[in-house]
Amino acid sequence: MQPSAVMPEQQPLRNLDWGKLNFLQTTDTHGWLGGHLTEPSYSADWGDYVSFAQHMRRMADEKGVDLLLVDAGDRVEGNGLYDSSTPKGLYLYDIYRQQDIDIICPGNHELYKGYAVDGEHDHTVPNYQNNYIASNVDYVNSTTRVREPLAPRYRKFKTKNQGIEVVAFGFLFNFREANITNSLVQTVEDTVKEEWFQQAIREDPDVFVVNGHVGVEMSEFNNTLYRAIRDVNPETPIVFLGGHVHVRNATMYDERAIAVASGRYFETIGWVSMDGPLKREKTPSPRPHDTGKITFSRRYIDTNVLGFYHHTGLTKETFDTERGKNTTAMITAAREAMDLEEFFGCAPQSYWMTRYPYGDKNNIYTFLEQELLAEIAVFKERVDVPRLVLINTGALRFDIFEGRFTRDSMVNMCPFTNGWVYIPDMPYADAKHVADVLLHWEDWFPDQSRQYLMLLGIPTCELNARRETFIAPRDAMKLSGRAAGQVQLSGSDYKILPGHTTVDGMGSDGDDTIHETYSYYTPPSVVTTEVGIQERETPEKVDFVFISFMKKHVLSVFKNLNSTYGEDDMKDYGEYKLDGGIYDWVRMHWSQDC
Ligand SMILES: O=c1ccn([C@@H]2O[C@H](COP(=O)(O)O)[C@@H](O)[C@H]2O)c(=O)[nH]1
Repeated sequence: MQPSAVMPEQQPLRNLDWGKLNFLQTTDTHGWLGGHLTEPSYSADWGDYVSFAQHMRRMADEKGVDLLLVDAGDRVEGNGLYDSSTPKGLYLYDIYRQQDIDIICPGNHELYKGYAVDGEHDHTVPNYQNNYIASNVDYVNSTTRVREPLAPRYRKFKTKNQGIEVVAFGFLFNFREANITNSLVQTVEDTVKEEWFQQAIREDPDVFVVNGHVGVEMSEFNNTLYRAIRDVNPETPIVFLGGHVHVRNATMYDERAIAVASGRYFETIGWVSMDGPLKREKTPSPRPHDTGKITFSRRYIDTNVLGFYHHTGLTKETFDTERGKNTTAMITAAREAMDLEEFFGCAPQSYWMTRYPYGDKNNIYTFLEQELLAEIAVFKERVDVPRLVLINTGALRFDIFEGRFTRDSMVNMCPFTNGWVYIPDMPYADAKHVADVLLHWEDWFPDQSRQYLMLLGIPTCELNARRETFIAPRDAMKLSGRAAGQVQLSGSDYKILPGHTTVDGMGSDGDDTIHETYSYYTPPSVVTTEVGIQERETPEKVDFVFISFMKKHVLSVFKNLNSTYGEDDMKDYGEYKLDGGIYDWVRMHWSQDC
């Protein structure tokens, strides 16, 4: 743990079921390798995970079974440990590589910026050599424009103890709208037609492992890849290890195919185990599968040291390994070098992405709309022109906690450096119309709505994945005026604290830690604010200002509405960047100490 991280509290835990083949999975860590310093349930760091994995590998050896470590991408963007260095990732790649990972692939965040693609190509791919798999992502050399696979397309290997033959892939969902030009993503549909893939699915392994930056309910996994593999291999067990959607989720595609994804931001380490007749005899050829039952199990391990001690049977005194401790020290040194605890201001209250409804004063998007937007989208030359400002809610990616707001909190909340663009002197009614279409896309274009939003990524995908409101019993009690607090299990020292309470396609027993649930409210896809516009006297023309990330979405609305507006009408709205604007706002409004 990092020196300033809070200690976890003892909470009731479910055990891990071991099988012949077991996996520890991370995904969407987004740079959070220092852990969640102020959240006890997730306060372990990457060094603790290194120690944990070393012990788990030893335990696997002692049991004579196998353990594979897998990561499904989006390792960058979203935490100071990556974003606050120049160049970005200066410390992250070395810290990351301290963990031995057997199967690793890229996510979309590795492909938004040219330097991030180069970071993969120059650091992560060589750090993991043949374990890095890029089944449908190419690297394009910026100077020569030569295109080559970012890494090998697939990997065939035998596990250490059981000798199970594995064919492993590493896919990225069909992310083609926003990747930068030194990367190239081929659709999964086109990739499965390629000769190398057709050969790979005929390698006749004991198990297929499809690692992918793909949600377990996305068609790239549950339709295209599942069908392609299953059609040729009716009996072979398949393990899909996904990500991208930032939620804990698991489902069985059939009795011999499981799909699991393990959340976001290093809050979760996924555990998947499979047991039964996995390994087949060497002869005859073709080797028939023992069609005996394969059992699967999944757990979502909260990233804290008390859980790690429990699952390894160790204690504070016996848990840390040399390598784990060194990794923790590397993180501490990097955090200090980047001054991630630098005080920017004092947040007077917490602001939540989903725990309070949009419109409530505790909701971060209400805060964005009512407090921030008018002051962070400013262009001195046009300051007197009334403006309608629009931003996608995906721009804010983490809650703000009451109290010290540091360099770290800033990047956690918003790592994006996008600027603002505008269409000058646009008819007010037209600007309102575009905003309305982006907000209610589903009503305007019902045929293409959900998929469209998902593909273009207006909100983050976790906000798109879960649409229904859920009011937690504790909040319901508060609403009805009754008192509520932490639940004490009778006769034990355990408290039930708020945290992840997952219901997935396999039931409600996936979380290793038994938590009290949070309320959940889906935010809108965009928020807008009007500056210099009176409700009773609306101007004929306004500046329509929006975050540059939304350019393609706005263009798409124009196209759908057969509007004559196009890219040539969009101009830079000053030089303010999103992150810099928020920084200045915090300095100005939250300057008091705490
Ligand atoms: O410049 C950017 C890049 C991304 N976003 C938002 O982030 C999500 C993608 O992040 P995931 O972690 O893959 O969900 C994208 O959909 C946008 O909402 C952004 O706002 N600006």
